[in-house]
Amino acid sequence: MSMIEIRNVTKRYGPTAVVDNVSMDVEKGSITVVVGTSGSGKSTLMRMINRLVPITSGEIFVGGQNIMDVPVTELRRKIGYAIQGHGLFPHRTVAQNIATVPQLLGWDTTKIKGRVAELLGLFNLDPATFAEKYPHQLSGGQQQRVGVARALAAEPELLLMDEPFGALDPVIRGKAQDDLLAIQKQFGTTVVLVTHDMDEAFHLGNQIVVMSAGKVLQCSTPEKILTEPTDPFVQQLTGTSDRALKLMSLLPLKESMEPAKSGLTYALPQTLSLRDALAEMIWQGVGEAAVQDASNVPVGSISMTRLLQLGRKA
Ligand SMILES: Nc1ncnc2c1ncn2[C@@H]1O[C@H](COP(=O)(O)OP(=O)(O)OP(=O)(O)O)[C@@H](O)[C@H]1O
Repeated sequence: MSMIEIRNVTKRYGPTAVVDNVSMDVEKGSITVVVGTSGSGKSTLMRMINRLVPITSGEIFVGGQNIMDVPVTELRRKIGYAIQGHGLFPHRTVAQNIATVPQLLGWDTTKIKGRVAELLGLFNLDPATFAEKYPHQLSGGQQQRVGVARALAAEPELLLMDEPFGALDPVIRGKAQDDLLAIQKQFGTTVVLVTHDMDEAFHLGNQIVVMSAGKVLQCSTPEKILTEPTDPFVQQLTGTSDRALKLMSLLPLKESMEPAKSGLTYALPQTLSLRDALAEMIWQGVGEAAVQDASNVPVGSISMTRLLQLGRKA
């Protein structure tokens, strides 16, 4: 089922179409990542969904409703929005920042308190330490997490994120991405995220949208973007040097393993991606390994030969 339907949407500034006749769907409960060069129209496309930018022509439906039929304040309260630089209110505490939309929606104090504590917990920010702090007393990474927590506070079904992790260093960024994945899974939130970082796109996206000069060049699964790029620009953007490894990072070992065998001395957990399995086997110097479930019971096996086949262009 589609959470968002974008139909022939165009945004013009003067004579220039910065978003040019774009149509696409976003499945409920999925993560769609929008990538493309600077100025290609990514942010504009996303901001039309919550009406921060008015559409010139075309239609957008959220949850089956034309966004023009919903009062703008109601629409924005239903849609979480997180941006680079987090946009926290400097004179409000962390708890007050997170509580912004629930308060506007008139939630009672106990429910708001509970939700703030729950979100701080989910983002590994101890409420006793952080709830009463002001944004300037937090690190950049902590502020970023509060920004995402605030966007999630009213349990929006849809979360729009514009370069939400852009300002973070690589380690904190990886952590923030994993937090987002865990939370998205737990709440089944639909996410649309704009990024410049292709690794982030492949790590997070169920669907990747590649934009150039206002047009969508390709909108498909990460696997298809890698193996069946429909445009030379898409191929260039995904990078050709490590595409075998990128593809393998998308494929779960569990789904590609061979039957279990006896006599294998080395074992890998079935939760690994093929890329991580390959890396482990190279590191350990083994040509074949058992695959185990969480209770260390062998459920399959994987060989170097099989890995080489799986990473090959179809
Ligand atoms: N208010 C505006 N008036 C005129 N032109 C605008 C306005 N807002 C954006 N643009 C232009 O529209 C184009 C698309 O901008 P947009 O911010 O959507 O690109 P983007 O792909 O998100 O870029 P970036 O990755 O650099 O953030 C750009 O050329 C930008 O200069």
